Amino acid sequence: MIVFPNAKINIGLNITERRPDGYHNLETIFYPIKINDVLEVIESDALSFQSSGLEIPGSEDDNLCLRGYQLLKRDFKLPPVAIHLHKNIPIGAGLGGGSSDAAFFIKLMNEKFRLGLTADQMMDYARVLGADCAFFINNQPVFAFEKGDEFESIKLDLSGYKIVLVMPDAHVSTAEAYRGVKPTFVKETLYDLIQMPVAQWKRHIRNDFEAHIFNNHPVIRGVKASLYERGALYASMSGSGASVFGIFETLPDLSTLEETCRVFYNV
Ligand SMILES: C[C@@](CO)(OP(=O)(O)O)[C@H](O)COP(=O)(O)OP(=O)(O)OC[C@H]1O[C@@H](n2ccc(N)nc2=O)[C@H](O)[C@@H]1O
Ligand SMILES: Nc1ncnc2c1ncn2[C@@H]1O[C@H](COP(=O)(O)OP(=O)(O)O)[C@@H](O)[C@H]1O
Repeated sequence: MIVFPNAKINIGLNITERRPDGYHNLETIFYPIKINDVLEVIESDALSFQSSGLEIPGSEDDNLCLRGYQLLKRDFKLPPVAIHLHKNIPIGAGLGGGSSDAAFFIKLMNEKFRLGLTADQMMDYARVLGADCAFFINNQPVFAFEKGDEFESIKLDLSGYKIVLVMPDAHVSTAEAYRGVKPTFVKETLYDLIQMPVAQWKRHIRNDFEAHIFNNHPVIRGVKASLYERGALYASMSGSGASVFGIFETLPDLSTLEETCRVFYNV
């Protein structure tokens, strides 16, 4: 069975407090986008994992697909499987690519081996693997809160706009991003702000990671400025970075950015 795990962007991200467990409470909007990996699972004699495409840092045993397998195996009698992941979603990008692979792996295993899990039950498994992993089970625009793993559905349809995603030559780890952030009180919740017209978002919606990540990686600040120069209605770093997205009325010419960055049009 083959599935195509997709990336997400964060529209707005407010870090509201540090929790006793070391994590942070936040609020953000998760919006799915059309940049995809390819994940294939076949029944096999032995459990195996291989990948192609972008190189994934870290050991193969830590790959979130394998961790998903081990997690399900605690509760279900699963046969060995051969997993192939073709990695295309930029890594260390704030696009949740690894989390998406894990969530799509859980959905695939549920269907392939008729595990009978409901969406809520799959989300509970996904939460164990990463704070934003559960989002990819339903994969619909949501307002996310607490650790970013509790969701409220929202009506948000950006299909009438052109969304462009730019990945500069910089990588930011999620842990690095949280280490430098100072939680702040939110006066107006994103749940309400997101209902404003897109052209007004620039004045009201922010990503709390940007300030210190831009200081550590000025190239990311430059990409965001370029998107506004080329007419973006709204531009922001996604999640903990390093990717930056722009929402446009018409598709911009980003050929100069293409010299130094990976550029994805119409995502
Ligand atoms: C920042 C966000 C925003 O959408 O995503 P990315 O931009 O990385 O995709 C998420 O909060 C990332 O979620 P995820 O990548 O699943 O994080 P996890 O693996 O659970 O945690 C990695 C590390 O980030 C920190 N962390 C994560 C989530 C959270 N609410 N508070 C935290 O402080 C912790 O130090 C944790 O050890
Ligand atoms: N399937 C996977 N795809 C990408 N990264 C993975 C995967 N499994 C584990 N990882 C680990 O997760 C880290 C970042 O994952 P990713 O979700 O791409 O981050 P971000 O959401 O910050 O872009 C990588 O450095 C890698 O070590």
